[in-house]
Amino acid sequence: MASDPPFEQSYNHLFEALSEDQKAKQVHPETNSFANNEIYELPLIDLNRLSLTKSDQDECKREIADAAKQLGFFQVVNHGVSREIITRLQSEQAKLFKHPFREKASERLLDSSMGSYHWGTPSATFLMQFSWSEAFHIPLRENCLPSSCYLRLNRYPPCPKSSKLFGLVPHTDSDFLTILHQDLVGGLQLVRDGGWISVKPNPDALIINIGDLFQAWSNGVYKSIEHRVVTNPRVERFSAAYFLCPSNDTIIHSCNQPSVYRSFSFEEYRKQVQEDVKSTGTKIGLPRFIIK
Ligand SMILES: C=C1C[C@]23C[C@@]1(O)CC[C@H]2[C@@]12CC[C@H](O)[C@@](C)(C(=O)O1)[C@H]2[C@@H]3C(=O)O
Ligand SMILES: O=C(O)CCC(=O)C(=O)O
Ligand SMILES: [Fe+2]
Repeated sequence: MASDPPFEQSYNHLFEALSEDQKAKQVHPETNSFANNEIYELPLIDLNRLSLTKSDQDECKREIADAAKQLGFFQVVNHGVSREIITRLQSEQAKLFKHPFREKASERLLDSSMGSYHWGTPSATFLMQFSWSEAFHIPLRENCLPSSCYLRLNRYPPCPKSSKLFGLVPHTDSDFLTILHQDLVGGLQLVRDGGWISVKPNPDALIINIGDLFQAWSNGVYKSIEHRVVTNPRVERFSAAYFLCPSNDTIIHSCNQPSVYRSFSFEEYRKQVQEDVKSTGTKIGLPRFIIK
């Protein structure tokens, strides 16, 4: 049965290459998987301590800063978003993605002021640049003027094709920071000590990761770490990511000297990322802005 979205039909040129490659190398789809990594529990930070004594607050802040410097990722509990809200978001998200592909891809389901629909990777020229997923970007400008924050609702359909495909290709986030909730399926991986580790899901926690703008702003102290999502052959997966972004004209300066990165506006940064993705299939990101 064809997948929804119709990845194989629309990206036929990429998938033909996969079957040829598998034939040539006699690779079974389940071998060489990305999924057999160490399962790692992110540093867990109880935000409740921010409302306790000064020493509790200081300890909590220190833990956040340490995790942001070393790993670029941590998870928080007692964050103030109730279980009920998260469950409602998950059920609305599942309902939205259940619409047939032709409705999701048409302008009618969400008009453009309410968000945009993305699926696969139009710029991919080979399979390693392809993401087996679909997403809605919901702008949150009304509530967060004048920023360009948005919510990205991700769905990763089961991928019977090959465990060598990504649900979402390796990338860093282009924002200040991202707040992510993932369901229990698992599949998020990040780079630690030069290798990939899998993040253990915790339904009560929100995952926070440092984005590129925070890394530039902190002059490289807080780390925007490369992460990816691996596919699952049988189970669909959902996640929701909130991207904390400034207004387009905000200039990002390093907080001290000598600065590693030249100053740039958020608009310039986003345009450069999009241009690179379009022309090379891959995001280059901050290395483009290093002062030589
Ligand atoms: C193909 C790509 C688009 C993207 C950068 C990437 O190389 C891989 C991930 C994509 C993503 C996902 C989260 C954010 O929406 C985003 C802005 C980011 O930082 O990484 C997008 C990138 C994009 O749409 O330009
Ligand atoms: O689905 C996930 O766990 C991660 C999603 C992500 O990295 C993104 O949307 O930028
Ligand atoms: Fe991301």
